[in-house]
Amino acid sequence: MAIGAKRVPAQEASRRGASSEEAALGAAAPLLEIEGLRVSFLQYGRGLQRRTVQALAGVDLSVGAGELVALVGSSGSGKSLLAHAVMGLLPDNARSSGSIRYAGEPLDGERLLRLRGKELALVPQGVTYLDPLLRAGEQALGRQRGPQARSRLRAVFSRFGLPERAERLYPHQLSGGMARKVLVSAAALGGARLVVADEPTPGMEAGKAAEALQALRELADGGCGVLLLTHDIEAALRVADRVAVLYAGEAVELAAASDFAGAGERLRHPYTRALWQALPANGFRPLPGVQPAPEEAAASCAFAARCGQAAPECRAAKPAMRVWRGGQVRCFKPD
Ligand SMILES: Nc1ncnc2c1ncn2[C@@H]1O[C@H](COP(=O)(O)OP(=O)(O)OP(=O)(O)O)[C@@H](O)[C@H]1O
Ligand code: NI
Repeated sequence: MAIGAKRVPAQEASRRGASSEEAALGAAAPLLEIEGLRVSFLQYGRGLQRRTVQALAGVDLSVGAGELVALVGSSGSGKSLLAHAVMGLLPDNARSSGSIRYAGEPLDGERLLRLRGKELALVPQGVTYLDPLLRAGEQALGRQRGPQARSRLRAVFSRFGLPERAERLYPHQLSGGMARKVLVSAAALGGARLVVADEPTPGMEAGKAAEALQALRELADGGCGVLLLTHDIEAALRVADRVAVLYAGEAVELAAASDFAGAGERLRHPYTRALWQALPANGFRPLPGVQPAPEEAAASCAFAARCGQAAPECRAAKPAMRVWRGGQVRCFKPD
């Protein structure tokens, strides 16, 4: 646990007066609502054969104001695609379906153009998104100029734990953690209400990663809705209110961060429990096998092949996401 890192989940929910039901299901009027999001790619094989590769096969989640929701998925599971789908930045060969709403209205092309970079901010996965020729201060200010903007910059940098000298540094002089904080500062200074952070925690020292995530927690505490995409469940739990778990392109569980405790008794999906029990602090029990590609599991539960509780029905049909014990789960026989 890094200095300054804090665990908020349950306390945070109760401070806002949420019931335990709301703790896992989210606020009544969310800022961001994603329903049945699917993303596929059209690929050309040998002899001009076209095939569709499914990447996201059904993601439902919501993010309320003042809330940090983590979407946890392994590398290649489609986290960056989800970030780009929300921001309207999918590559040309991608097709998406499902519904994405922001502040109660569909997030269509016209609204995206108006809101992106202002109310809607993406903290991209690669710090290469920083302009190599601009000092960190200019970078975070964007087009804002003048003494008032300067003093806001100073306040935001110090809130996120960036030293004053960082304003004058170029991207190559910043550590990975500092660069992340500059990106988060840019979102805060741009007036973001919803921040999607595509978090590259790999390659970052654990303490530094937690520190950068803390800046996102600060944003949520200031009233922003934050969606954090990460493969690092341990880091996510330090800052998240709720956690959505991605498996083979589908959301399989939506839980309050406080459900991740003990031996995982409060968790609902066998995969979520396996993830929890695979952590070094919880016994280091690895889960044998690999995640299938979404199309391999189009007509069954995607987890059936690795699940100790799988029944014949789990291999014959796909379970839908359903409300279960104050959270949501995609399983025929949830715990
Ligand atoms: N332009 C593209 N064309 C075809 N397939 C793509 C394209 N972009 C991404 N994919 C595929 O979509 C899947 C999801 O990729 P994505 O980058 O969203 O994963 P991720 O969860 O962000 O992984 P990581 O944690 O490594 O960043 C991958 O299998 C990837 O190969
Ligand atoms: Ni990614």
